[in-house]
Amino acid sequence: MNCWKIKKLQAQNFRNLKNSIFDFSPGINCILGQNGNGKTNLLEAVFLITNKKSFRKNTDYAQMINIEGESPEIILQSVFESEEGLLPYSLRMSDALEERFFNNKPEKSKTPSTSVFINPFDSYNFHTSSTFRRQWVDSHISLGDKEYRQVLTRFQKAMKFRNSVLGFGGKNASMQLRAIDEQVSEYSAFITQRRFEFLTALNQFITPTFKAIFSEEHTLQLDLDSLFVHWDQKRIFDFYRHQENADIKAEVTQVGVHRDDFIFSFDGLNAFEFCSLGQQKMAFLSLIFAYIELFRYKFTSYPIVLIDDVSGELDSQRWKNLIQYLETKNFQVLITTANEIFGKELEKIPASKKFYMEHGTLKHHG
Ligand SMILES: Nc1ncnc2c1ncn2[C@@H]1O[C@H](COP(=O)(O)OP(=O)(O)OP(=O)(O)O)[C@@H](O)[C@H]1O
Repeated sequence: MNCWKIKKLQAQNFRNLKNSIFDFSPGINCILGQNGNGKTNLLEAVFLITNKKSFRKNTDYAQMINIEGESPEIILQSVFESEEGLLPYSLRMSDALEERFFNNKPEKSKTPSTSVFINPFDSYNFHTSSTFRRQWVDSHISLGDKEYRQVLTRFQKAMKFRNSVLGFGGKNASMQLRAIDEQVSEYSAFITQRRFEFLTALNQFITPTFKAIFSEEHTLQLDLDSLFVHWDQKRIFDFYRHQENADIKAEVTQVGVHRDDFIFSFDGLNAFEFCSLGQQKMAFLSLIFAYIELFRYKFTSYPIVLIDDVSGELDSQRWKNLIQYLETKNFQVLITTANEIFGKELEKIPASKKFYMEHGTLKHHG
């Protein structure tokens, strides 16, 4: 896989971004400016062209189109660059249509690159919510594994149907459940196996990444907490048959991959219970950068790394550690901050490009 980096971007009618042309560096790009000036919107535009969706939850065209804009469509025009040369890539979105073009030719599925978004609140959500952890793991496996994404979608549909049968009951419920459980058990075995393999691979990178960023020796591990680890389809099917009466009584499927959890441990202790907020953030950042290393290992290419104001909870030494780590890496980073002190640290990075934003416009760059 070739490593395509974003070179230029112009957004029209996208949130509050006002047609400025951003000419990015292939290394570190610092997006600076006060609150509410469009820094996160810029990251969202890059994420949208590379990942085909927003990183914001429950967001679609209606939220993204500029509320004051006169034209009823969003246009994101970009140029990507790799050793192969330049590649113009654009996206047009309206209420009814979404079109993508490579070199002015329509393209349905491919994007030139993938990006990973790091949000300031994700660390807290990851440590406190099992639903968030499950979604995080599922979305990060799915980024590089289309089959996983498809099976997960089929599983979710089957589980929804199973729960509606449980809720509705009736005399045919048992027969219907038997048929659904053929599917549910097949998908569950697949999902569990892929999650287990993903975590085994990821765990090789988390502890070394923590050390590489923060120069401290700690052991970090993310483990799958699931009943079905190493179970085959038949065993899962038998389990659901055995579970049937209890599920009918509860009117819901009580056990399954939809309720699996992931335990993040720090020196063998639960990171949420044991670590300070700063350490939780350090652990979470290490997890993400470990994922980025795993991605490179699997696809011989780095994703574009979008980091939205992560400065909170980290002390100045930890910021410096993070900045130094980014400097040693060969990936493209877009990092934002409204924090003036952190901004000053970012401005010191010699090989980085700085973009100063005001009211959705690029005021100047350096
Ligand atoms: N559809 C839209 N049309 C016009 N403006 C929008 C739209 N959606 C959001 N905005 C505006 O975008 C601004 C927020 O931009 P953004 O989140 O990128 O700010 P930011 O620079 O990252 O701020 P912070 O430093 O506080 O995170 C808000 O002022 C909001 O009103």
